[in-house]
Amino acid sequence: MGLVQWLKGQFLCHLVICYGFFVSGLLINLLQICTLPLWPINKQLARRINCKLGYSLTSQSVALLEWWSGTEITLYTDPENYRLYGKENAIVVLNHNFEIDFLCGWTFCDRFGVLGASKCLAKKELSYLPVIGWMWYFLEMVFIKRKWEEDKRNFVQSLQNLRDYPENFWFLLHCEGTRFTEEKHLVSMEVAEKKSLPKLKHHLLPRTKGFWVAVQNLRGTVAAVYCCTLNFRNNETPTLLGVLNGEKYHPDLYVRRIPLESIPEDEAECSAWLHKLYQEKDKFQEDYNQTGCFPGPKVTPPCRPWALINWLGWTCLLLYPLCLLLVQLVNSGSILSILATVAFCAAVSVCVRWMIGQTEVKSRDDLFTTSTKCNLQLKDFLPAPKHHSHD
Ligand SMILES: CCCCC/C=C\C/C=C\CCCCCCCC(=O)SCCNC(=O)CCNC(=O)[C@H](O)C(C)(C)COP(=O)(O)OP(=O)(O)OC[C@H]1O[C@@H](n2cnc3c(N)ncnc32)[C@H](O)[C@@H]1OP(=O)(O)O
Ligand SMILES: CCCCCCCCCCCCCCCCCC(=O)OC[C@@H](O)COP(=O)(O)O
Repeated sequence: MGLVQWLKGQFLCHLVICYGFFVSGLLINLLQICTLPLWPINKQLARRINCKLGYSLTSQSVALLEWWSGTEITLYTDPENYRLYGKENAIVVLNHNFEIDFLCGWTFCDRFGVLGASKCLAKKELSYLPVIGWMWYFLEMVFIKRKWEEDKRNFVQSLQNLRDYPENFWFLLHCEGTRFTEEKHLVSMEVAEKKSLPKLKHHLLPRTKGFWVAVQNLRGTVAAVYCCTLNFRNNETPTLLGVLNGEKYHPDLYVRRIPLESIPEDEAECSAWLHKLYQEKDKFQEDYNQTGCFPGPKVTPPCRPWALINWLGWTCLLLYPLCLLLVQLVNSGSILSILATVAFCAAVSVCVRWMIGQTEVKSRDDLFTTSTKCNLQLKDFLPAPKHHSHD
């Protein structure tokens, strides 16, 4: 292991990264609060400023993935459609299997210049996450409690608000509604069986209402649905902690562009359409396991320097006062001040570790013990062994 790789694994480096992320995040949140008086006067300007502020925070984690861990996403897509990415609004439908799927999504957004404005249909609990959740509030992210009767008014209103959004945005929808685990898969395939739907091997059964409501309310605003299928080579199970440790992963992303006009307006037909889409996505995953690639030509969208410049800027800005403070502390010899500083660093690291914990998926072993609740057999759905190894 080289010196640089060794350094990337050191707790002190992680502490500096987390300190930069957390403190810059709090400052960004503060600046976002300062935009509040602007909303009634010039809403579009307030939204644009918040997009830039959002970019300044979110892109730090993109820089971590691209520059710190060296992870490069390979994109499989039609070159004709590629020209449109970033130049139109879109609903993104993405499989929800990996702990860093949101990070790969953000990287993809950054490559096409829509990172600051990108949105997601997210569970309400995420809005309480320090720094990130508070930032999302100002970016008009759509949050749901997953109780339809309570959600529907706010959900529709939040989507309607996006109709005059001043920047191009992608709206991410994980139709499966939760991360893929073996146990959830078994339960979900029981539902598929009851509904006489074909069983999926690599996806949970999609929940259709959210998709239908999003499509109906964003007609005329959004040009297309981007059907995205993400997978990692060599059976990698990427984690955010791995990224922080500088581990390099190999994600492959297959994107198909589907014009919104081609999606049925009627709820039942739209649901059937989405189920069919997931059957196709399942086939792509299966083929990927067999052949090691998705259909279509490969493209690597050019990496932009802004995420790195922003990250280095924040790091320098925040490390300078920290170093001054540490020197002063040592010189002062005050035990109380030193203890207070250590306590602050510990609090930052615990808080960020807790946030990282929110991205983690329950381990397979835990789930094997509970899967006996289901009538279906686990082996019926387990992915076929992968025969191919890649770069
Ligand atoms: C690569 C490019 C990326 C671009 C990235 C762009 C932007 C990035 C920006 C930010 C990134 C941040 C990332 C944050 C990630 C956040 C992830 C989440 O929080 S996921 C959780 C929240 N999201 C969802 O839940 C969305 C999916 N769910 C829905 O849409 C639902 O429809 C709903 C709106 C929540 C409503 O659900 P509800 O159950 O009330 O209604 P449904 O009609 O959908 O379902 C009822 C129906 O389902 C049947 N059922 C029961 N059990 C199951 C089961 N286990 N699986 C499937 N179906 C089930 C039930 O029988 C009902 O059927 P019926 O109606 O016939 O009786
Ligand atoms: C420089 C950068 C340093 C970065 C270090 C800190 C980064 C902290 C990142 C916080 C990331 C917040 C994004 C969380 C997205 C997690 C996805 C998620 O939580 O999905 C939930 C769904 O599945 C539903 O879950 P269930 O309730 O069904 O189970």
